Amino acid sequence: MTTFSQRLRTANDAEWRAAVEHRFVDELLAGTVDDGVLAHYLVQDYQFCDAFTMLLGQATASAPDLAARLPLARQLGFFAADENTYFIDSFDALSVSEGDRVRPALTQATRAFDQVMRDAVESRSYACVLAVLVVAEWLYLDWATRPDATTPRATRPEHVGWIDLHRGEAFETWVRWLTGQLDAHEPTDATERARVEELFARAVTCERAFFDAAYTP
Ligand SMILES: Cc1ncc(CN)c(N)n1
Repeated sequence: MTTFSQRLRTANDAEWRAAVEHRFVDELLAGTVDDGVLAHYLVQDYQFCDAFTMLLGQATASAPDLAARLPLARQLGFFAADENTYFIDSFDALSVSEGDRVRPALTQATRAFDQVMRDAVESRSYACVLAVLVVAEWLYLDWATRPDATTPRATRPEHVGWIDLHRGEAFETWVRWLTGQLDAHEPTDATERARVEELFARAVTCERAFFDAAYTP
């Protein structure tokens, strides 16, 4: 039987594929992404991390019980530690200025994604928060496990580090758990269901736009 999360993904297949097969991913895996493009992308993504941290915190708060709260809290801790270290190391390697690390000018794509996450947080709905989390994590797992990612030509830590953060057993288990949560909390109420579908679709569009924006100065 097709699960709720699979149906949501299929309903957004064109945009999802456009993100997974994006030029940015091609170049990252090949190790040929321009330093300026990668720096611009990472500077914006560090700002994305702010609302994403809120989203994980809201998921922890909106989860129905301790059994669901614990994996979310663990991921929040990992995100605040290992992923943050990757950003700092990469900013150093790419000579990103202090201003761009702390308060860069935001692209339209970053602002739009930020709004989607804040809308999900404000809903306080577990299913709505999960919808955005599922897109942000599952779509990244998808590109990081593309067939050409098995033996990526990339060797620099800034490239390999970003790929490795989004693949491997722990990340796959996390994404499987997230999609399972969304399936288990598929809304029965039509209005709530429509909100979940809308947030999921907006998030997928934002993912593609976020990669596009890496090439826009
Ligand atoms: C834009 C975006 N989307 C998803 C992820 C993976 N959490 C990310 N770091 N940045």
